[in-house]
Amino acid sequence: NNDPSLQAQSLRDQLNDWSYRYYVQDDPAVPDAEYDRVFRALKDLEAQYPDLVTADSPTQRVGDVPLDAFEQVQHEVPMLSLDNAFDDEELWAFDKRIRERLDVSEIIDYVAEPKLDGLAVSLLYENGELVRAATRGDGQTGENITVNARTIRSVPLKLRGNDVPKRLEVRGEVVMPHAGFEELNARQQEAGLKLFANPRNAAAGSLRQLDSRITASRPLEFYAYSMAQLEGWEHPPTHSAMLDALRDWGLRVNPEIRVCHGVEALLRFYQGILEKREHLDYDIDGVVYKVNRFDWQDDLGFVSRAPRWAIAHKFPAQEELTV
Ligand SMILES: Cc1ccc2cc(C(N)=O)cc(O)c2n1
Repeated sequence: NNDPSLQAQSLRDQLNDWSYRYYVQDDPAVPDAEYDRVFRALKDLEAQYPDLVTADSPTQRVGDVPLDAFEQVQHEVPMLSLDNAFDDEELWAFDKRIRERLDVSEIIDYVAEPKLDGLAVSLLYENGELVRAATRGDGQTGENITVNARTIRSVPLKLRGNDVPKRLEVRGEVVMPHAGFEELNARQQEAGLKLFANPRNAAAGSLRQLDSRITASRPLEFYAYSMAQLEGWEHPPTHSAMLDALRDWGLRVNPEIRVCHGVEALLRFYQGILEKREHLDYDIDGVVYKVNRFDWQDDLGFVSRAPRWAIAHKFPAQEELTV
């Protein structure tokens, strides 16, 4: 077809589908060179016909004019911190408290996940389009980092599929993988610039750049771990069903996440992730367990700033990396 508008749409869909395969399914469909070739073809077509550019085009990820400052964002649903458990006994107590409070005798299903050591971020999608990204800040007020979040390839600019919520707020962690962190510090060293102490600091520094071209040059990845606001879609009954919905919409969810039936399964998961820890591409500082059923999460509620229905089970502190 020689209709440039249809050509542009088809190139965008192709690139967005390849990104989904690469980031969400961890199963690349084509070599990077092929992706880059089609990306350049779209770029050329948009240069020839500027009014064909759409907000969700993969070419629109890198902002240009640096911001003077970050706007503040009020989180309609507070971004919570997590209570900690440091040993098995505290984990048994956590489960016991839950079963007593719920007044159930059955074994509780939890969702268990690695606790990524990055920066918590909120992504707001309206009619499937990414309209705002914000840092956690103090949990109530964060910074508007939308232009910077758009530069992260694993953050979809548009939700996948035609049947998406009217409004969806996704929460997740932005991390910098070890390999990217080492390369960044090597470049910083070369340029006589300051080195980052660890990947979490490097991710925070990269996300809070006023110039999004710098953010675009940094190896950042996003992993979704929960949803806060949801409108125009039937709320999933469990946390695991919610994570499946996020994957379907094109959000990257950590592949290590499992549903665990009772405390023994949680402890096996904890041991498994601890053994995997040094082979993972990114830093983690423990695992997170959440009651799977949302009706039980609602019954359990929160204590001050942390949910009663979730806990972080921390690893022993790693010997500090000496840079
Ligand atoms: C509610 C909550 C708060 C902080 C979290 C932090 C992480 C994390 N750092 O991976 C994962 C989660 O599921 C979290 N969930």
